[in-house]
Amino acid sequence: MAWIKTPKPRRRQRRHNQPQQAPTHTGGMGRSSRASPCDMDREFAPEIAQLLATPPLQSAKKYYDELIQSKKHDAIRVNYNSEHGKGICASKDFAEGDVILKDQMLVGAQHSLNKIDCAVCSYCFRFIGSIEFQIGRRLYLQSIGSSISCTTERHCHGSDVGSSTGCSGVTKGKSNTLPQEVLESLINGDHSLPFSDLFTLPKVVACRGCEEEHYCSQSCADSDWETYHSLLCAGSNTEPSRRSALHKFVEHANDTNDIFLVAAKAITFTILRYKKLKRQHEFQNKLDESNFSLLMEAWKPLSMGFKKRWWDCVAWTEDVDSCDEDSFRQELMDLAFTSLQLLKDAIYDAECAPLFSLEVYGHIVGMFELNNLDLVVASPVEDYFMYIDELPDNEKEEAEKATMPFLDALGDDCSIPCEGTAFFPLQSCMNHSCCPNAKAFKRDEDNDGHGVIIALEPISKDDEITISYIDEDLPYVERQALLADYGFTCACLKCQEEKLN
Ligand SMILES: C[S@@+](CC[C@H](N)C(=O)[O-])C[C@H]1O[C@@H](n2cnc3c(N)ncnc32)[C@H](O)[C@@H]1O
Repeated sequence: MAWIKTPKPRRRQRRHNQPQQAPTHTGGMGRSSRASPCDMDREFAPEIAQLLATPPLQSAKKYYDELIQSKKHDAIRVNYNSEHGKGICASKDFAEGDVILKDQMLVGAQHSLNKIDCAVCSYCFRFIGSIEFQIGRRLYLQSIGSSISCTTERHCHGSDVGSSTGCSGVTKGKSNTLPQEVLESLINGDHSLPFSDLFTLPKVVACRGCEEEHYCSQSCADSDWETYHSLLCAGSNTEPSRRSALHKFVEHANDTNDIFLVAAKAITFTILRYKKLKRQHEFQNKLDESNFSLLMEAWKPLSMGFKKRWWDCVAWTEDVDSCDEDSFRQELMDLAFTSLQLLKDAIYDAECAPLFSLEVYGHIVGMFELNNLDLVVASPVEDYFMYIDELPDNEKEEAEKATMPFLDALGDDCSIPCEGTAFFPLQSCMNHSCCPNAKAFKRDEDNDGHGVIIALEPISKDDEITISYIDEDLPYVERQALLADYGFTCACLKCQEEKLN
């Protein structure tokens, strides 16, 4: 296969659930009359109500002011109004193309299937290893791929309930004729490709416990361990019954909806923060604070996100397994309950019991549905092959002798980016407009999992910064149908004009 020269694709981060859906119908939104199968929902009802209550304005203001200050995002501020809730405003003028925000995710994960295609740091999502490692690993996994492809296909069936599973970037188990030894020597660093030294990637740092997670540095490995992974690691140091429970939880998520892996991270994030706060309080001899008030404090970053129950807010498409809307929503609730029970078997912590209620779990997944942005990191393998393609003729001919067999074997897969989904604390405060003045967009230099917001036009100080949650080029009626999933009717200038016509 010849390498076709194409302009580098623009890497737009989409709203998490934006284009994977047909136009939607939202008749049942927000009215959950389903009885919960979860005993914890009843046992901890008052605590759950406190965890899920909208935080008081003063507390939200303080949280966002501190966040903006600590991350040095002083070009923006969080605003509040009775109509749209929180929103983001400019604290200075922006020119078209300016970066408004590089937001560090609170929780996020690479899609399970995408892990076959792209080896990235499990904490910051930078590509790791080397160009040779990325190519060799992917082709190796493809060559042993029939078992993988059986699993991958299962994920992409239309019968999957929920919209949160990403199906793009899927290795198709395509066979290649490259000898295993060649692929192994690429992976092991024994075989170098021309000019790959111009595309160096961070060395792979292994997780201290398991073989599943890898990092770009010891500092990312430590941060992941302290923030989420120490409770989710199924390595040999983990107690066998917990390890087996973790495997079951992950398998269920991979077979149904990998958004549960992100929900598990939200829970471990809170538990680990709670334990840290408790240690600090004990160290300072502040023993008057109750465990629950420490849990509330640990939960605060997640408490700020706009939430509804997953089975109430997820988009309903009439083609879902030909069931009716009520049974579809019941199916989502049952699915979340099964996932939660598996997670509980693995990491239950009695001091944080309300976090293991279905009500909280459902709201966490629902928060992702309403707020998450696609996690996208462009592949350096694509950049590498483009570089080779653009070499002067004599150098290109020589280089292609070494690279072409791999490019032929990879085909279009060489441009698959790292893909996943993430909740970003500040970007998630941005309201929608069908004529937005900003967009989530990854530039060439944005090679990690931050959410990047760019100005689409000049923005003046104090203007609200808006992004589009949907494809704003769709006709008015389709736009409003999609936005109904977010529980509002858009009244932006474009909608007002088109409504009149
Ligand atoms: C990602 S959050 C945006 C931040 C949100 N305003 C808050 O208070 O947290 C999405 C939710 O904000 C509200 N929203 C966003 N854009 C809106 C708009 N143009 N008009 C009305 N409500 C909007 C809707 O409730 C929507 O589900």
